[in-house]
Amino acid sequence: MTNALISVDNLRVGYGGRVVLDNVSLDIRRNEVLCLVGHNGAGKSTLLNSLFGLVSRQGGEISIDGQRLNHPEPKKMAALGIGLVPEDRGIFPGLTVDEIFRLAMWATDVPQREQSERIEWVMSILPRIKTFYDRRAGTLSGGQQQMVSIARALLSRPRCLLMDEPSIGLAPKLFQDLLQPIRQLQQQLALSILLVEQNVKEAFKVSDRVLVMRSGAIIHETSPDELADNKVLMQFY
Ligand SMILES: Nc1ncnc2c1ncn2[C@@H]1O[C@H](COP(=O)(O)OP(=O)(O)OP(=O)(O)O)[C@@H](O)[C@H]1O
Repeated sequence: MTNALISVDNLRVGYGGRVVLDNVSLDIRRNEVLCLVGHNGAGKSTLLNSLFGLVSRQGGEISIDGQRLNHPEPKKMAALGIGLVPEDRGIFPGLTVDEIFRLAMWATDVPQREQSERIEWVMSILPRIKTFYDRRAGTLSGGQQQMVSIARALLSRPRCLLMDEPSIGLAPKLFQDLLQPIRQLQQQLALSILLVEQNVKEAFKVSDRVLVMRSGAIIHETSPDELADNKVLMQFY
């Protein structure tokens, strides 16, 4: 059996007439952190969003557990075990953490009787959320909001998290403090994570493999060690 949880073959995605991803192929393996790096506008967010069914593809295949998906769309992807932590965190500032969690479970058809148990499970993984659980998201710090966004993705009990630039808006120290628990969580739950990150130095510390994207194509696959030298990394940008 292949170790790929998600396989992408010759994916083609565009906006209007403009092609943004052209013939992109990759595997996200079970139980790994796969870091995706590349210049601004390379197409990283577009790839994550198309994997979650938010952007439709013009060609190519996406498979999970070797099964081709005909029409990936967010509810189906959540049911298949894929969670998205979007770039803007995607949380409504006027809602409390509890309301954000309930809304997410309603949107992904988690039965009412299971909801409290799922929230308790997520709180056992990210216990700091208890200290601001009844607050409106707009009053939380960037780090707290990021934690809520990750927790919300976990509510669907994913096997794979797609994380889009979790460092955005966070002080470097705060981002470092967030990454280690993410790595622990990944190992504890044997999750796969596709991590898009500009703060490569920190991201590489928690990654198993790296893909470099340039202008809508994957141009290199390597280990984080190879790209630890900034001069080597810059060759690919
Ligand atoms: N909704 C959209 N409509 C039209 N064009 C878009 C849309 N979203 C992204 N693009 C364009 O697609 C290209 C790839 O953008 P994308 O956000 O996927 O890149 P990225 O690698 O994630 O960049 P960044 O690191 O800046 O987030 C860019 O040229 C961008 O302007």
